[in-house]
Amino acid sequence: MLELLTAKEMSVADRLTAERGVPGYDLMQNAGDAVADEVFKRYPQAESVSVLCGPGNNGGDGFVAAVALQQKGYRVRLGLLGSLEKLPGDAAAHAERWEGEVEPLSADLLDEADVVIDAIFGAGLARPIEGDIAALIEALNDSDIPAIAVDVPSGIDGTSGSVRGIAIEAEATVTFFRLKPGHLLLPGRLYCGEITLADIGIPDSVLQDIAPSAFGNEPRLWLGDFPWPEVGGHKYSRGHAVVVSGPADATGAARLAARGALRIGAGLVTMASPKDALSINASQLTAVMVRPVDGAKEFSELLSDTRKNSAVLGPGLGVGKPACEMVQAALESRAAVVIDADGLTSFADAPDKLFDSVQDRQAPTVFTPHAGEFARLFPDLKPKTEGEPASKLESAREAAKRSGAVVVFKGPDTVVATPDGRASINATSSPWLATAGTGDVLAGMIGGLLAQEMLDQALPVFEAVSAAVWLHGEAARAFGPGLISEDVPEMLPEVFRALLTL
Ligand SMILES: NC(=O)C1=CN([C@@H]2O[C@H](COP(=O)(O)OP(=O)(O)OC[C@H]3O[C@@H](n4cnc5c(N)ncnc54)[C@H](O)[C@@H]3O)[C@@H](O)[C@H]2O)[C@@H](O)CC1
Ligand SMILES: [K+]
Repeated sequence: MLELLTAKEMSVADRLTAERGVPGYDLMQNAGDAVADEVFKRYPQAESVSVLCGPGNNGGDGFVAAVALQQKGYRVRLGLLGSLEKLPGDAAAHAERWEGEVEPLSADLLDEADVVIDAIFGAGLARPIEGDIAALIEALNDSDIPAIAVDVPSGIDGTSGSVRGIAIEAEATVTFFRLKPGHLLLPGRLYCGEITLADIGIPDSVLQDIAPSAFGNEPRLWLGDFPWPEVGGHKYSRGHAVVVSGPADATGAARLAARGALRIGAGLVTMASPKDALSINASQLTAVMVRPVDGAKEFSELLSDTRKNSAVLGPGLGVGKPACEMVQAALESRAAVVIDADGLTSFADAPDKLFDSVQDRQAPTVFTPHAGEFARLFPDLKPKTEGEPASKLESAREAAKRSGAVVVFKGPDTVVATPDGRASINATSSPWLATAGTGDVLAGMIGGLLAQEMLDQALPVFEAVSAAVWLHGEAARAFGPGLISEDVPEMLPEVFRALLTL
């Protein structure tokens, strides 16, 4: 259930299902019935339902729901955009079974409606919504009437999650077979309300042909291979992460990262600290070891001990040439490397130089940019908000391909993308994560998990990075209000305990 399907992949699923002998007419019946069930489940006391139907198959699902709800005893009104004659085949066939009046699609349908079904546009949304339909959607959003969206809220691009013109703010969305990226990406996710996934008769076997490459980031994606400590293990069998500290006036970020690395299970964590910051770091750290390291040459020497199999740098590092040299030193080592914050920004003027060094590597490299850092490294890939929908998912994939790194494009909908096109979208998050230092903790957590992964490649890099992202979001969610970055690593034991019971 983790696969996410684009509109194109969904239409392939449709075709493959037809080839296996299940007619589209039946799929539409099941889809519309699932929508009617959702209305019945949520609003058993409602009396009148208005169904807003568009000119395509999304509207066809609306006709099915209208028939089903009328049979359940609701007073149902139905409005159609366009004419009955122009409906596509399956939708036209189902429309024939609707015996009530077909009204024009207008705000009139909102009068006295207790519930509205949004079957205007689904996967076939092809351009921004304008004119009368935009006005209708605005009136619906301004009203208190709950809307149940069919497949996606009309106006949301299911593949990119962007709003095309205007979109319906749904109370709930019923989608079919698999989620679409736009259900998890922002702003789409915010319009969907609660999402129900309905089985409409598409067999799972179609996925073998489609080979989807985007996934919802859930424990099932990586839990089976998670590197739980073993009874016979010892600290050296759990990897050794190195975190680079900034100068004396900027050491906190690296300590947050080090704490994240330790709590996610790295056997050893060493802080590579400039000598002028050594005593500050030493006085604040206990389980994390501190080693004096000034400049790229000394850093290379430290990493020449290949037991130190993961390096995290960027938090508090400072922007400039010395930071670039430190990053280059890490990339020349055999360790897994996580580059965050200043480590990325330092290459804003010469991103290709960074990418060239990454492309040559055998060990994993991970970039963890937030939107600002992403735009500095990949200015042409910044997701657009107007016009053609560019998606954060596609931007992250393109960035991974160009750079050769696993790209963690952070935000409330963090995307992890690999150069070969695999990607996950994370929906566990918390608004409280928007606070100083949480990104540093994430970089450390990724480094800490990669240190373990490097020893026992059970958990491949894509899964390991996705796991760290999920654990980070879940730790914040579990802590809840008042979270500060220091709390994130400290919540990991509780999150792990819950995972162990799954
Ligand atoms: N693919 C599948 O396996 C299934 C699909 N079903 C439904 O079919 C839907 C997709 O149907 P369609 O491909 O017919 O697409 P839609 O019904 O989403 O919309 C296509 C129609 O809307 C028009 N349109 C698009 N954007 C517009 C805009 N901004 N302003 C005005 N008109 C616009 C198009 O010209 C076309 O007539 C899904 O979302 C789902 O609800 C279900 O019936 C079940 C099975
Ligand atoms: K819809």
